[in-house]
Amino acid sequence: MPTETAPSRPERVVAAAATVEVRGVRKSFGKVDALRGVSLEVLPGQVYGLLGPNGAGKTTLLRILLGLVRPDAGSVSVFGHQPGTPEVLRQVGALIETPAFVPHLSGRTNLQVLARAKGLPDTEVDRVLEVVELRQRRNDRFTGYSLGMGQRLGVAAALLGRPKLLILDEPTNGLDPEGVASMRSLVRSLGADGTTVLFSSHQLGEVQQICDRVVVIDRGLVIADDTVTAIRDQPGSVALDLWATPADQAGEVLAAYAGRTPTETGDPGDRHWHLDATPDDIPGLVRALVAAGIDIHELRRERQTLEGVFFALTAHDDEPTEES
Ligand SMILES: Nc1ncnc2c1ncn2[C@@H]1O[C@H](COP(=O)(O)OP(=O)(O)OP(=O)(O)O)[C@@H](O)[C@H]1O
Repeated sequence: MPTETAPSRPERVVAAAATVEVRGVRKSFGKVDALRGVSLEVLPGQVYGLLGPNGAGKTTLLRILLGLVRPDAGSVSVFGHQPGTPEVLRQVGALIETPAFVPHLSGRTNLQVLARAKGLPDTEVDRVLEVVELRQRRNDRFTGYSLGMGQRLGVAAALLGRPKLLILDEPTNGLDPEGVASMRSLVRSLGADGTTVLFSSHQLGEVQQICDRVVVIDRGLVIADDTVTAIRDQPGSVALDLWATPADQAGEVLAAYAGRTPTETGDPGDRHWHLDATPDDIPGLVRALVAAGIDIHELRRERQTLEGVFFALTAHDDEPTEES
């Protein structure tokens, strides 16, 4: 997986300005190694997606960043300080798992209780209710809120005091498509306003649409850390189908160029070649075919979704089969 930094973000700037810096973090719970040496950096203003299958270690990492869990090894800094210290907590808002609110109180009153505990005025409550688009329903009892509204109220609570860093653990979990879309536009607008957002998700389509950068974590290890585009464009991320004549010779050119044998596919009357490649392979492949005097009748490319790449990255050979 390429880990190159985008040209607009030179490495030395990354190192100097990271909002969150995690280096070699390990954490075990008894015999379970939840994190096995995780390193990552979150830059100011980025919307950063933390992806991984169940049990990958995402929540553990977020809890460590909030100072709720202590790592066994490695170092963590948030705004240049130890997690959980007052300097950090002042600048961080978080929604970890299902938010706890008093059911018979209104959304607004629930937030007022939290705001007053932080010494914040009621105007701040009204501001965050506006941000999460709950102003119209602010006086309804929490018990009457939908799951999506409850999650948005949780984000509103996390936004009290204008934190510079927002940490959200699976904010779209359990939401219907409308709730997911609403949470997506909320996270996107927060990112556009300059808030740094780190959120974990199983909703890969959502991550694809709103994140600047994605970390894929699996079995306690980071297996990819890059922009969404770079992760999607890794080897094998586009499927090519080529109709060309003479077909045998076209297959030989493809094999020579790609360094692996393409798959012959289709009915006898519709014979063509299939090859997994990267988008950057395509111009060179076409040039090689033309230089060899091959007639190209059709070349189709299908780009993998982030979801497809994610499953390819996190597939395990030792996973139990249905028979086992
Ligand atoms: N307090 C704990 N005690 C014991 N084991 C724990 C504890 N917290 C996490 N684990 C274990 O550590 C591993 C990582 O869990 P974690 O909750 O961080 O994963 P996750 O990626 O957030 O998963 P999910 O998407 O299912 O929430 C799992 O095997 C989990 O059972």
